[in-house]
Amino acid sequence: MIAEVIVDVSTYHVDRPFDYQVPAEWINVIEAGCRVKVPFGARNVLGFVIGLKKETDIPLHKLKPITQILDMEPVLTEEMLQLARWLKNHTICYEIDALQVMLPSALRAKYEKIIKLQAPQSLPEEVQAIFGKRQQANFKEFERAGLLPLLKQLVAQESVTIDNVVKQQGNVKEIRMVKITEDQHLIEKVIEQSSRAVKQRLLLQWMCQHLGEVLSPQQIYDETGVSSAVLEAVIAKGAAQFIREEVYRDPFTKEVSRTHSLQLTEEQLVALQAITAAMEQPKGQTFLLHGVTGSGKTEIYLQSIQKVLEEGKEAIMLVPEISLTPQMTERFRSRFGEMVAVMHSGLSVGEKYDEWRKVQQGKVKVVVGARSAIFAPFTNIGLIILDEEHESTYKQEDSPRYHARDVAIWRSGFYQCPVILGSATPALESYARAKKGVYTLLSLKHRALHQTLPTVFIADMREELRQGNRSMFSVSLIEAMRLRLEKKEQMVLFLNRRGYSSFVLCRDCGTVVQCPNCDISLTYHRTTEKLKCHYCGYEEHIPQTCPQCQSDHIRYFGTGTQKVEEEIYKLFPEARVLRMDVDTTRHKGAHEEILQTFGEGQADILLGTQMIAKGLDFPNITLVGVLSADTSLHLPDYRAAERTFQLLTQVSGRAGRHNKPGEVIIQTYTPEHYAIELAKTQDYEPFYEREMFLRRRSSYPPYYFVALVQISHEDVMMAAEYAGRVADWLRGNLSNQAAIIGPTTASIARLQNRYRYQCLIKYKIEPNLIPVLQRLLAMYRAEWIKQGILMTVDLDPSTI
Ligand SMILES: Nc1ncnc2c1ncn2[C@@H]1O[C@H](COP(=O)(O)OP(=O)(O)OP(=O)(O)O)[C@@H](O)[C@H]1O
Ligand SMILES: [Zn+2]
Ligand SMILES: [Zn+2]
Repeated sequence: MIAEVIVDVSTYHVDRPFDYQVPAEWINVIEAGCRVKVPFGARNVLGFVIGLKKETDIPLHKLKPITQILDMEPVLTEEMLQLARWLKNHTICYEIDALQVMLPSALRAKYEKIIKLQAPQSLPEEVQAIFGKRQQANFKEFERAGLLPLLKQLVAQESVTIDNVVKQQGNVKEIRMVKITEDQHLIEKVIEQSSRAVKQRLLLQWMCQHLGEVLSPQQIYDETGVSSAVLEAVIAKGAAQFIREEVYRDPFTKEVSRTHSLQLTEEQLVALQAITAAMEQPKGQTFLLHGVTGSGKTEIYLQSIQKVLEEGKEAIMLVPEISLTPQMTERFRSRFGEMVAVMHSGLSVGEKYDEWRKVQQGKVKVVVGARSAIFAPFTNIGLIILDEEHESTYKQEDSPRYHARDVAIWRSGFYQCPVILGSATPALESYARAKKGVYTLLSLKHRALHQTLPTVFIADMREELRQGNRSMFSVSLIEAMRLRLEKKEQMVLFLNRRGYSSFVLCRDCGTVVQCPNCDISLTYHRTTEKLKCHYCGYEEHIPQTCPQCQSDHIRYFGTGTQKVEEEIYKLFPEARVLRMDVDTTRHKGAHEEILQTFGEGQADILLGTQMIAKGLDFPNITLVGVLSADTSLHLPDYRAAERTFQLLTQVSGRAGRHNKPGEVIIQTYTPEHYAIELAKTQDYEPFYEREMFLRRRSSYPPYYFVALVQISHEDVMMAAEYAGRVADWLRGNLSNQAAIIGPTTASIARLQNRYRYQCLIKYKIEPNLIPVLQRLLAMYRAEWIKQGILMTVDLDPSTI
């Protein structure tokens, strides 16, 4: 029996399955979709069996056997193996990357190269120093010491061997904890016995203050300063014991009450009927559910899923990002109870693995999750939903560079089931497809309870400045806030921070403090009083004087949420403000806590960034303030206007969703921009028409497709040189219908000390595109990579 195996060597320039022999004793054990270990070159690597066959062209004496099986049950189904092949061609990635992305990270093997000592007597001194008394050392230690060439010699002499050890993560569900006894007398007795051991006594006295507590050993070391030997001695005397504690926590932290289907409105009913009709067909049909904010799209999702469950099938519900899942998952769990699994990046590796297992074993029927949940290993899918389908987080920016929408549609074709793309502000591409009839358009033009959409007022901040108002709040916003505080109604203040941050600027010479590794200004962090690079993580203290001219007139500019919070307290000392941004949501469950506090009415103002723009559904919000509408308009991105319009519409939609009418105040320095003007009417169609006109005029999607090839190198000349070769290659091999723009420098010209160039391909029909790009990639993988070039190809770039 021969197995076709995709091996995990994504630096190898050939991407195809390799044949291996299945040892006789495993013939009925190994199946397609199992992970195995196989010899590859001099190494033993991870691989996925993608098929089994009787014969091979490889001569028998060259055929190597599989050395290890990692799964007794396949981790990937036949459908997943097909999907991987499609992803490989559709996004131009390594098949191994496509296979790996479908698995929870717990199953994505991490390697560690371990160097094992074979002949200790023959080692040079510097190598002996690395091993010390150990029998093995990590490859990285050699790498760091610059001893790789020497290592190679040693391997050749067989003084050492290199092994790839797969680091399995995530199946650890228990950790070792220390439980301190509850019995004070016992500790006192032990203290008496330990009269000479000063450190032990110290620890025991500390334990007296912590009777009955369960702590991790590390917490105890940190608190008391004792070593592990001291702790162990004390435990041996019985003052405490080691216990194993379940680390698995149910990602649903609180109980929810059951809800039932609502009586649908006329519009909702029409939409639901179209969807259920498609389920009965059955056929793979994609619906675009375009419904204004608060129109009850979620209720349609819930009732469609209800139908799926009645048919004994399964459903995948995608939401854009973690910030959405608490309120969303609650709505799903209160309808479907234990049938729901959640999958999002806020879960620990182990929790993700547990949720994945529940799906794989058929213990749940519904998955609510972020992008990667599109790969939930169901085998009888009846419906896939993407809520807020226009969100850019549905596109993965690393290989495989897939869009969850495309994967959803592929899977719907496989299972002959409908897909619902839902949004108040669909992506231009989606709406264009719906208009052409590729997708079926379903519209909800009214809010579910027939509330009016909020009234929107545009505050011209230039005018405010002319009137002498230098604060970040317009007069009208201040007035509106005062009114809400008096009436005890709630409000949302939104700070648009996309591509925008607080930076440090010298008022004398105009120098902006930049990252030394990237061509990007450093961001000021007030809590730590540091400057940080958001791209490479570089950090430094705030300079006291200008690094350029030594002037001490150096200060930070820009408006962070902390600054806004301070300003609010200056204006309204009595206001209760909740801030929701990256800083306040770092710890697990923080989103839930903040939203719950706000929902319970314990705060007047929810102040935040992108995180609060979507999904919130609180009855008492009657005012939404957008502090700076324009910051996302001026990005080097053809979608900047679309993104701004979407954001403004979404955030406005948080106001007046229930009985009380809503008001929105949008502050801007460019009130005449169409994305802002049209956000005022909350009307998608006119914006769509306008934007489509501009896209056509400048040959951008959805009229043209774009593909982006990026090149980077530490040496600017090398980067430029190879970017030039890319452009020449593309011009030489693509038809003259395709426009090749570049090479140009990327919008961030240097990142992590690598210079970045790019070529943009615009095309309408280019049947050769994929093969040409694949050949380019093969050239890169075989040759260029050795020159230190990094190249990426993105067939659906979200920024250009
Ligand atoms: N048929 C209905 N009858 C009564 N209330 C409804 C109905 N449908 C939805 N609602 C309520 O109306 C509110 C808005 O609905 P929902 O959150 O589903 O809208 P949405 O379109 O998903 O909103 P958004 O896109 O703005 O997040 C919710 O409080 C929901 O419970
Ligand atoms: Zn200066
Ligand atoms: Zn940097």
